[in-house]
Amino acid sequence: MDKKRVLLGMSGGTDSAGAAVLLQKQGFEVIGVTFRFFDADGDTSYLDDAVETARKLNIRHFVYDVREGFKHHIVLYFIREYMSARTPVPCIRCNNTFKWPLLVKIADELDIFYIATGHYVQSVEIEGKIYIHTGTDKDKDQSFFLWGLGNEILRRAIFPLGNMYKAEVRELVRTAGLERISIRKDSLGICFCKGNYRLFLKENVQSGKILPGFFEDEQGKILGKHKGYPFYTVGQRRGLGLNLNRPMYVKELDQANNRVILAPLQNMYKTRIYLKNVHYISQSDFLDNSPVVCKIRYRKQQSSCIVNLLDGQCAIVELLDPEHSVAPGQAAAFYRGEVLLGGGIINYSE
Ligand SMILES: Nc1ncnc2c1ncn2[C@@H]1O[C@H](COP(=O)(O)OP(=O)(O)OP(=O)(O)O)[C@@H](O)[C@H]1O
Repeated sequence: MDKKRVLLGMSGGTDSAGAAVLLQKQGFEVIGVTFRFFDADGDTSYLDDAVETARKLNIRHFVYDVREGFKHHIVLYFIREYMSARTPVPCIRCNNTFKWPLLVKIADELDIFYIATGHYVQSVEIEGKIYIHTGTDKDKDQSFFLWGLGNEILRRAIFPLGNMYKAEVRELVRTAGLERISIRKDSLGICFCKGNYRLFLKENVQSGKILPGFFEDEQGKILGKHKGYPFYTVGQRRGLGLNLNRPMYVKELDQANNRVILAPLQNMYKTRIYLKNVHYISQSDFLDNSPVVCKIRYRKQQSSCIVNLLDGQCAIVELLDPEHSVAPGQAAAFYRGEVLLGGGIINYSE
């Protein structure tokens, strides 16, 4: 395979444009691919932006229409999870099981070894294995989303923005002659469901499948009416539409009986999390039972924990400090310092 060429995922945004500029400065021949995942509100301007970026930088570029695959693998999963009373993280599923595997497939077809993205992460080699390391710009760090990537991919991955700050990337893109791309807004949230996921569910779930029901407390006392369990998330406090004289949180979604159970914060804490779809770089990181950091939210949360790996890609996480709002369907990612060790999907907690 040719090691001088690199396949770059180009979203049409600032970050992948910055990655392209840096890779060219490093002497790579960049070949760009843009996946047509989903045209939010019919907007295809991201494709035009990617084409314009590639043309300005003299990059061979093509668009790959994967809308059908994305719909089946990501969008329907997202809906299915909410309908199963779980709270999905579609970006994790997309990165680890869709976007990166697609990049690998295309790179292989083109006989290209290296694959790059504009993710704000770094990679490090530790005892012969490649791990993801958090990005230098902690506000932009995206390691939480990439715990499912294995060494066969990480050995080929280049993350040009890993040691950069966003402001530097914008400047780099601007000086490369891409003024408009350099000031593009950061993409926020889920690409196919901007803003309110409840609206998305309303529009995409057959009518009659989401029905009103009752909020109850832990003793089964009815506290009010809800609009349908998929519209609520474990840990949610706001937007319940109730007038209670104390703060109450969604503790549990009971799909079978269409009940939403509410509880005060002090009853929301869990010390044990059961994970499925577990992936890690090296089993030895977990074998000595030494504490590692567990993140169950993208931002502003970390706890110490001990991870017990089980067969069948499962694990039990013992939290050393109890954590509230542990939502089934969400992810847990493990770190030692700034190094990402692995992660899994939360099945349930106690
Ligand atoms: N539609 C796409 N086609 C190809 N690669 C993509 C696409 N969307 C994202 N990527 C790749 O994944 C990286 C991270 O994607 P994410 O959606 O988090 O973008 P971002 O941080 O907003 O980056 P950008 O500013 O490039 O849009 C991008 O920098 C790009 O390399």
